[in-house]
Amino acid sequence: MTSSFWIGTSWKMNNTIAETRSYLTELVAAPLPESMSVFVVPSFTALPAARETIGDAPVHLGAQNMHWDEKGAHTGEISPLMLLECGVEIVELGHSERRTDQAESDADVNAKVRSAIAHDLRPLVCVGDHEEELAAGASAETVIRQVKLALSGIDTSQLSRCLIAYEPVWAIGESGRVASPEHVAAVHGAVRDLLDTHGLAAVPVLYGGSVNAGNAGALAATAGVGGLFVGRSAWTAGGFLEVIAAAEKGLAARNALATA
Ligand SMILES: O=C(COP(=O)(O)O)[C@@H](O)CO
Repeated sequence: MTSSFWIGTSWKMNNTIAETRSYLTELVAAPLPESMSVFVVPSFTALPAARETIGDAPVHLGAQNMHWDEKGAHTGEISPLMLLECGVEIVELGHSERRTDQAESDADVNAKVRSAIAHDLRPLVCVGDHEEELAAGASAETVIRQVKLALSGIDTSQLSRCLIAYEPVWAIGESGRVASPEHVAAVHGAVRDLLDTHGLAAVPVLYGGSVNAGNAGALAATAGVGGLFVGRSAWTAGGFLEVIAAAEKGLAARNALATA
């Protein structure tokens, strides 16, 4: 089932096949909220085990990257056909760790988004500002530029299955600090305006970066936030379920306010 608020976790380079089975066994046994589309993004090697363990449960499966070509001399890369063969639905593209560690460019991300769409995968495009851009008050324009470049040249009629994740680089990881709801509202508002004026109101903008059970409620309650993308706090099933429960409360409060 697909709901409009997305909540997911990338495990980055964590969890073996055995750990993946055990995590997902616990996750699918829990009552997951119908108001949310839950997704997990394990490592490549664990994808078949993840697919098998998820079975018919309402958990979407994603991969952490892919090459745009279907096959070829690209040592160490994974193709869209390989992901489809593993039963993957979502593909995470342009994470800041890949932009930094693998020098992935906006043009690379655009090629991957095009390929993902051509292969009926759901691209999850990650964008984010650096500390200097935050300090210069240029967060929104940086992120808008990345979104425009990632989606450049693609007909909007093909983008309805796309997900965008705003992940400030300064908010990600052990040394990161979560963005304030005010900052998130401002950047998400700017991205929402861009998407909405192009007929992409159905494309959710997720927030990612130091999300945990303590702040997920406030973030989910923030205007313009269409989902949460969680790292460290969701690397155990119990941790993820706590974040989901907190986000569910925040989302309910937001919906109650909207209908009051
Ligand atoms: O990188 C992400 C956030 O990581 P945190 O550990 O939550 O800061 C995001 O892409 C989810 O993996």
